[in-house]
Amino acid sequence: MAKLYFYYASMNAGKSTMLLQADFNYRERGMNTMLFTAAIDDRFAYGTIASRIGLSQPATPFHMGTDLEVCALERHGQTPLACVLVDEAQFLTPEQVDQLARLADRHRIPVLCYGLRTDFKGQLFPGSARLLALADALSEIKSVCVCGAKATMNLRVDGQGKAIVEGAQTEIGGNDRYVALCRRHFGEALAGGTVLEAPSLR
Ligand SMILES: Nc1ncnc2c1ncn2[C@@H]1O[C@H](COP(=O)(O)OP(=O)(O)O)[C@@H](O)[C@H]1O
Ligand SMILES: Cc1cn([C@H]2C[C@H](O)[C@@H](COP(=O)(O)O)O2)c(=O)[nH]c1=O
Ligand SMILES: [Zn+2]
Repeated sequence: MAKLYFYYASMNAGKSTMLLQADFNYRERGMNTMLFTAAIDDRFAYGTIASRIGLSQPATPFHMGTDLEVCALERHGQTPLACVLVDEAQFLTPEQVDQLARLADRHRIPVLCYGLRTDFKGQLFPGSARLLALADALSEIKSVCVCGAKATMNLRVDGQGKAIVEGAQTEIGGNDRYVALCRRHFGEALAGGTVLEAPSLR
């Protein structure tokens, strides 16, 4: 029985790294995989999944109108797929999550999704909400706040590191635009407090 998996975390937690490790494990054993990533998130390059630690792989970009079930089945018809892996899963529409669930249920292809749960306001992304509702397995990838507590929230900041509390849910960016924090420090930052300074590794 194939399953739908949702690996969720704050930003900069290792989600893309873990996706690329899982993909490698299948491919080094001669099994075919299909990778998807959000077309909108082209921080590294369009149609590429890249980790901050330097790993990367080509991936099929998905837009809001992409039918992931049809895409995957076309590839499956050419080279039988052992697994489908989706990065930036927070950008899936709920309907696309249903398409992925059908891949597992009707076509017995395991689907592994990696993404954020919540946005810069602490609100669920619609695709993430659907994954939390439907996934057979939910796994949290841990990361830490500057205070050492588990980081679960994602603060959007401006060029001076000041919290941004209003804006569009989707705004592509990396460590320059977002800071992963524990709930306490996220709440303090949104309330106007300063963000604790993290020792820079750069
Ligand atoms: N030079 C490095 N050596 C080891 N780990 C690193 C290095 N640079 C970044 N990382 C770690 O890699 C993780 C980010 O990986 P990434 O897959 O890009 O995360 P995500 O996809 O969740 O944003 C972070 O936990 C970060 O601490
Ligand atoms: C919190 C938040 C994030 N995003 C964007 C910013 C990045 O492009 C991705 C997540 O990147 P990751 O390094 O793979 O975790 O999501 C956004 O658009 N809106 C938000 O509120
Ligand atoms: Zn904290």
